[in-house]
Amino acid sequence: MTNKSISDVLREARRVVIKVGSSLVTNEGRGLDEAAIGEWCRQMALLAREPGTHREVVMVSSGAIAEGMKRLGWAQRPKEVNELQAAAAVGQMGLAQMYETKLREQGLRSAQVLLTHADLADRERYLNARTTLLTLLEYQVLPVINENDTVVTDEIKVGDNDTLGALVANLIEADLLVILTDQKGLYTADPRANPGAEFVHEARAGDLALERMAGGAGSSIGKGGMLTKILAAKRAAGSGASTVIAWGREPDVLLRLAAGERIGTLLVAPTQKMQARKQWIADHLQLRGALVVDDGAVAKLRSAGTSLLPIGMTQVEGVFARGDVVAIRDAAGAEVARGLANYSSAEARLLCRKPSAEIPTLLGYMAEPEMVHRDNMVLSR
Ligand SMILES: Nc1ncnc2c1ncn2[C@@H]1O[C@H](COP(=O)(O)OP(=O)(O)O)[C@@H](O)[C@H]1O
Ligand SMILES: N[C@@H](CCC(=O)OP(=O)(O)O)C(=O)O
Repeated sequence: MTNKSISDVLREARRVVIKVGSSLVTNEGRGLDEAAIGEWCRQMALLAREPGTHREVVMVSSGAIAEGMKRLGWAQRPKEVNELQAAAAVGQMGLAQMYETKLREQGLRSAQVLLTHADLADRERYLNARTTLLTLLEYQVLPVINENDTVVTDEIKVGDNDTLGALVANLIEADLLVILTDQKGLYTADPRANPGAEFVHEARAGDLALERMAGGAGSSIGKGGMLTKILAAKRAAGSGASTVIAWGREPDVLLRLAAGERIGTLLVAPTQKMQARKQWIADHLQLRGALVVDDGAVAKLRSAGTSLLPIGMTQVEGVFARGDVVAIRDAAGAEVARGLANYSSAEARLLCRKPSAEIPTLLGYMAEPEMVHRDNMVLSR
């Protein structure tokens, strides 16, 4: 368990992913809950704007299928994939419009991001999605994410937005994943079926005992139930993010969590963010190539922990794609660091010794000004 107090974990979270489930968003399928969505947007705006905190907020919202069914007048959830996809397409319009309106009322700009499993499994698309989300945050735009239900079939679906929330937390290395649902948090058994179930205030994310407590969805609206939330917490902890599961209608729930109040169930990530990231890069022992850098770059990487810019690169070894792990070596062959390459080996060869401003001319586009960003780099001992 972390040395930090629970309040610290909540208060110090800077990059936060907030997930809301279908039953909350659509008022148990009765239609988009304008008041509830307006309330979360108000709180998110206050969090994103709180002076001096540099807090970044990303929302993952379910509800497209439930809202689509309502708009199409379907009382029963269809079984056919094409009908579910059609419902999602109809409902997503309403969702996006509602978030856009409510966030604009709070003076915040928003963006719709629809992701699929393939976007997160493919290294290049993963990096693209990451860069886009981070760019939106940089411009103080609040991304509202959902799965791109219309183009994915069951076999290739993330499937539930608890998992999608965790994948997004991994993608942008969030500090905290907040899962808002229709229960106060996790109980030792499904409280709908077991009125005597006890509330779990805090546990270690990944603890197997939690998986035994969690059941499926209690209503026909929600998809995943508590088990997907527990598994999402485990997944989020993989990149060092802790998870809170809380009741979405709790007054000021997001503001109170950010102030360090203990509400809901907190599932604490056992490893810190940086440690988790280093572990991840260290685990990718299969290096695809190497970048040889000059003495100036070596000194900067070691002393200032800066990103590697193309100008410091003298040579490129091996064949690798954007997103592969590469070694960074000094002229004598000693490994200085490892990290994720922003450009392929063929592109990197064109970029050696060139200022970043020339990247668009040399390649016809620019993904990032850095060859390896310092957030994606671990210095070797
Ligand atoms: N151990 C548990 N503690 C709390 N809720 C549980 C538990 N096991 C199953 N559930 C069910 O999970 C439901 C929440 O999941 P779900 O319906 O998928 O909501 P959402 O739409 O918010 O994702 C609760 O309403 C509850 O019935
Ligand atoms: N992408 C789907 C959400 C599926 C889902 O996970 O729902 P939930 O369990 O309510 O979070 C939709 O928007 O309808």
